[in-house]
Amino acid sequence: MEPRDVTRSIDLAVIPGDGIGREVVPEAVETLRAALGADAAITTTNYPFGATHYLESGEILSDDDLAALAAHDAILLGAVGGDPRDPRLAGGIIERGLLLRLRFAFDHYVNLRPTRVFPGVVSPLVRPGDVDFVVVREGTEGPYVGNGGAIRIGTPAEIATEVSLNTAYGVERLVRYAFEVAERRRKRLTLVHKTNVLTNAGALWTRLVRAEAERHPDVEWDYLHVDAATIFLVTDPARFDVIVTDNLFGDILTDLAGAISGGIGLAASGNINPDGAFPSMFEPVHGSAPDIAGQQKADPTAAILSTVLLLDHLGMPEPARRIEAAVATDLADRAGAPRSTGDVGDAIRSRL
Ligand SMILES: NC(=O)C1=CN([C@@H]2O[C@H](COP(=O)(O)OP(=O)(O)OC[C@H]3O[C@@H](n4cnc5c(N)ncnc54)[C@H](O)[C@@H]3O)[C@@H](O)[C@H]2O)C=CC1
Ligand SMILES: CC(C)CC(=O)C(=O)O
Ligand SMILES: [Mg+2]
Repeated sequence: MEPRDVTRSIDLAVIPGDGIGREVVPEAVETLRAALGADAAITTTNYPFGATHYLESGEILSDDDLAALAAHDAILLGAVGGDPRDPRLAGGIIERGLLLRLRFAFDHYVNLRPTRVFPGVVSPLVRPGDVDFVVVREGTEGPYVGNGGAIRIGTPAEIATEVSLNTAYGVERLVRYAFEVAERRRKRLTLVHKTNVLTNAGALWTRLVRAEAERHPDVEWDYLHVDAATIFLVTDPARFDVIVTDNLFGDILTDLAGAISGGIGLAASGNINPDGAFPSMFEPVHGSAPDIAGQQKADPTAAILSTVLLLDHLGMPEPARRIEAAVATDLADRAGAPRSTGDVGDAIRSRL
């Protein structure tokens, strides 16, 4: 079968998910459609997956669902997960059974999370400087693989383990990707880990970074323990260009990155399958935010910026730049009363 020409038409799977995912995703889809205009067609197929759907139907994500999703060019996801206090959702049944299942099944081994402070955006940092870095987070391994267990559950003698998986295959391909990103940027790469304590995984990551660095003599690299990295993200974020790190550290650091760049509502991400064997999936960094869900308080900018990553991934830079420029202009003018989710979406689209 001939590959589809995604420069003229996009077949997009849309998973709004739960909570504010259902509010921000329609804004992102509408913005994507407006930015493409007459240049390219887009068809969207909505999938209901998420905690709400699970509570209504008992279904999370079947093999048939996976096969249906695999046929699309890309996936746009809002956020999934319900009230963490709901016992029916205990054990991260949705996060594991849906979100991580998608990332693992579609081999999204690169979790790409760019961070920059757009002009005019108020950062909580005293000296934000030139914040413009990208976190290249491993997406299919680490402590997220479900490798662990518990014994004597509910007794004072309970023991629970969560074993982080790090394979040479998985780390090597991620590190290679990160160096390639650094080559296209300011040629500085920081490995973030905890090699002084997590010595087995740390040795593997360090060895593979060092080996890859030899193939990129023009990329300068350094290393930070993750705890120290949190200091520098707040005190000197301009020192970062590309951060390469594991699944858990990358998850935590990118919420912090969102906060320092003006808010988690601005932080976009892509779960990338670089080989193109499976559709990549784009989503805001944030979750379903039950505390503000249903109130039109969520900032849709992160979801809208996730469509920029989506378009770039599909090789459509012109509409990507149009959305990025519209967001930048809107962010520069954001002073005044807080706006609703829909108003922010409208304002960004009016600037396209
Ligand atoms: N990719 C995904 O689907 C993710 C799902 N989750 C799930 O989401 C649920 C809530 O998780 P939390 O830890 O509370 O993280 P969260 O990111 O949903 O919320 C953290 C804080 O940020 C605020 N916030 C988040 N997005 C915002 C936006 N666009 N505009 C304005 N404020 C925003 C929320 O109101 C909240 O105060 C949980 O079930 C969690 O498992 C969490 C992270 C990622
Ligand atoms: C909900 C988790 C599984 C994922 C997460 O927080 C993230 O990818 O940022
Ligand atoms: Mg997270």
